[in-house]
Amino acid sequence: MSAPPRILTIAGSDSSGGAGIEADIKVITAHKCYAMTAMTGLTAQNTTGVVDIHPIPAEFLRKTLSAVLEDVGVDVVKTGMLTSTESISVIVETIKKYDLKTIVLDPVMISTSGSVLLPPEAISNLCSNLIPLATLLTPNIPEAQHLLLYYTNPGVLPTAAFPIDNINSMADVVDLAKRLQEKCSSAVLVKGGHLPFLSDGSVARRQKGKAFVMDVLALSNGTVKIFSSPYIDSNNTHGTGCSLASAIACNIGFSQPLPTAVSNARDYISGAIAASYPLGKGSGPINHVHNIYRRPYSKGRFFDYLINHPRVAKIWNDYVNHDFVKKIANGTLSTENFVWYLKQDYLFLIHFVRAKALLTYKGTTMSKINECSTNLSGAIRESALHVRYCAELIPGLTEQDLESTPEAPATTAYTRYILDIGHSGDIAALMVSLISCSVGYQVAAKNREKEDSSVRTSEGNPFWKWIEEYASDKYAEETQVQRDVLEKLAEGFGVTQVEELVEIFRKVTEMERNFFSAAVEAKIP
Ligand SMILES: Cc1ncc(COP(=O)(O)O)c(N)n1
Repeated sequence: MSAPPRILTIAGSDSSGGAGIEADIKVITAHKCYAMTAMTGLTAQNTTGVVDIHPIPAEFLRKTLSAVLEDVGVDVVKTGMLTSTESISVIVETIKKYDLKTIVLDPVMISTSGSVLLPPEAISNLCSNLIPLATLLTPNIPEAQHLLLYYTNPGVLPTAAFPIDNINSMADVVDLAKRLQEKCSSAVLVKGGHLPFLSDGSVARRQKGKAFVMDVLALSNGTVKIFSSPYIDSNNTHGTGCSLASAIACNIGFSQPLPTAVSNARDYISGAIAASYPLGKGSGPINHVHNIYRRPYSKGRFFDYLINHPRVAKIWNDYVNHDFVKKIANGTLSTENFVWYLKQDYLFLIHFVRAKALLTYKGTTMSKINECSTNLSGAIRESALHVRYCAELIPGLTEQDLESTPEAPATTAYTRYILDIGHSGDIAALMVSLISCSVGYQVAAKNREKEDSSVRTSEGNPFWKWIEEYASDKYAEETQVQRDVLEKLAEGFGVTQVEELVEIFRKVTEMERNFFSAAVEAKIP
């Protein structure tokens, strides 16, 4: 088993377990990453407030950081409560010494319960030396305003949480994020949890009818992404900021692009608030581990869960936007390579259809057999199309010629894997091993139809028919049947089973991508 992403949280301990280091370890573990800690301070704290803070001496923090970095190493750093200006200096020196590149910085200043967690005199060190090293800064609206004030007016030290009365619209939040981003150079995510909006887009403040929460991500290339989600009315929001930053750090550790990492982390947090339970007399904790004992997707969203999974998303994206398909769509693929692909895909389809026949066999009710056989006939129709195609491109080529083509290693590996799953796994495993191909082709063709529609058959692109076939309504109907059957099955999956299915889906998607790569790279004598 290979090591998961290594996440180091540099933060304070929260004795009540909802925020700080305790929350971070739970979130990181629930994301299946490896959690390490460097404590900046201990808090005597519960859901009603912080009783006292016991700072850890900065020199001890230095030793903790070196101990971890000299041995285990770190993929992503997340910082939370930093306690003192000396701690910040130690962190800055450590980041430079060990050349740490990926840092999610949650600028914790004041707890939800109103306690000062970073002394005002440390803000200058934070802004001048640590924030410029961060990949992403995740302030809430008051923190963003504090920081912006420092950058525009370094002499003024804020002493209390800002009233956020001066934010009157979504445009004001976007403006705040953009202005802070310009000052501090790292990407900035301004979190709008403190200021939900009504459905007409006006600020809700204390009124009832809070409809949605908006977060704004301002990237260092000047673009802005807005995320919005339904407002969840809950008292259990203690530690939400710490947990969001940790979840983003994990998602980055899985190589997700920043906007995807943020979007997935927001979904995780919404789920954690929704699944929280009453604890303590004040603002209770979110449910940090909701995703490990509940099915991590809602009804009808299993396929979406698969393609957005941290271990899958990049591979899926490479596959459905592969150069091979782009070259088919713009007509720049050589005929030789297209024929190479058609021949190999024909061989692939033989085994693919065999696997679908096995799927039909595994259907133990008449209606399942019927559904499975519908897509069996679809796959047979698809292979007939390959024969016609090949004959058009190489006059005289017969089905026997196709069948006697030697199998390329990418074809053998892929078909062998699917048949193995078919023989050893259950109906769900086999369906998952087949669906990346079916739906992936549809998404890939649709993507190109949208973007590259200028070069069509009529303009001399002999491959455009391939795009048309897989972007057609008929093909969409067939894939929809498969998706519906899978979604129905997914309502009964166990949590461990889901993990196994993700791994199967990841593997077949990788093989599909490699198959396309082999088709582009094939050197035909
Ligand atoms: C150790 C520690 N770190 C961070 C927070 C902020 O979390 P919140 O704003 O939810 O109180 C906290 N209360 N305690």
